[in-house]
Amino acid sequence: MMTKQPLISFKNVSKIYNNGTVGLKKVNLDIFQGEFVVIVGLSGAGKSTLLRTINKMHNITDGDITINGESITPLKGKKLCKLRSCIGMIFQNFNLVKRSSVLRNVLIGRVGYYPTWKSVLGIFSPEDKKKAATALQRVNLAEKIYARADELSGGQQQRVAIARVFMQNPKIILADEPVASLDPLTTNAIMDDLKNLNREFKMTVIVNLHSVPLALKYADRIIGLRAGELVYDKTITEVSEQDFKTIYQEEGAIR
Ligand SMILES: Nc1ncnc2c1ncn2[C@@H]1O[C@H](COP(=O)(O)OP(=O)(O)OP(=O)(O)O)[C@@H](O)[C@H]1O
Repeated sequence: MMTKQPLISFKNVSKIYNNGTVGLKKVNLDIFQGEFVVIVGLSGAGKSTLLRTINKMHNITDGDITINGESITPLKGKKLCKLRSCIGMIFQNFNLVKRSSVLRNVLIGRVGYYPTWKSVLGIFSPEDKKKAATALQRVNLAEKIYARADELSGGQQQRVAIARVFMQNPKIILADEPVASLDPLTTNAIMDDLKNLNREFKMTVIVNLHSVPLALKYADRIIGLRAGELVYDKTITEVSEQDFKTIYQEEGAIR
């Protein structure tokens, strides 16, 4: 039988920051297309670091990461841009252009599809404007299309960020604590939006979360990090709540 090729593969990946802090320690991990993976772990365990090595916002110091079998480690310039155009990112602080309209923020998702001069001048096609309106409908924000981004609540801003990622049409979505600052109702709306992109369009989603109940509710697979090491990796059907004690044990604590 042929084995499926992973979409993203970490091979013995370590990341040591310039100041000597260990971000990741010999991580081996395969992620497959269409998975909804949640990464959990204590603060400082390396969750953001792991996520950000996938689009090379952070460079690794040892090992290799491949996407579709191809090493991303040497990518630079145009090839790096191409990699980044197929990876969407959702941040805890939303990362919108605050003084721009919601529409313009969503259109930014299309920038990778335009020649640089057009995107610098902000020239977008009528088709893309229509698509942006549809993207905003998906996240229930159609009526805010002309509002300024900084007039929106946190939850609404995160939904704009999701509409922007939808416009980008990426293969992979990295979400770095997307709901950390949101109330429970908004949290579920944002997580549902991510799950819908995963289910409808088979986008591979990797999310860092602090909440175990949320991880249990949304993940297909849960990965746990502790002090830069991968200490847990189970599909949702194998997970038991007892497991989380291992992940959340402080380093050096008595086992
Ligand atoms: N730019 C940096 N320079 C030096 N050390 C860093 C840098 N970024 C992160 N670290 C360190 O690397 C380790 C892993 O950090 P990381 O942000 O990946 O953890 P995390 O699990 O995402 O934490 P949190 O849940 O608090 O966001 C921590 O010890 C952190 O202090």
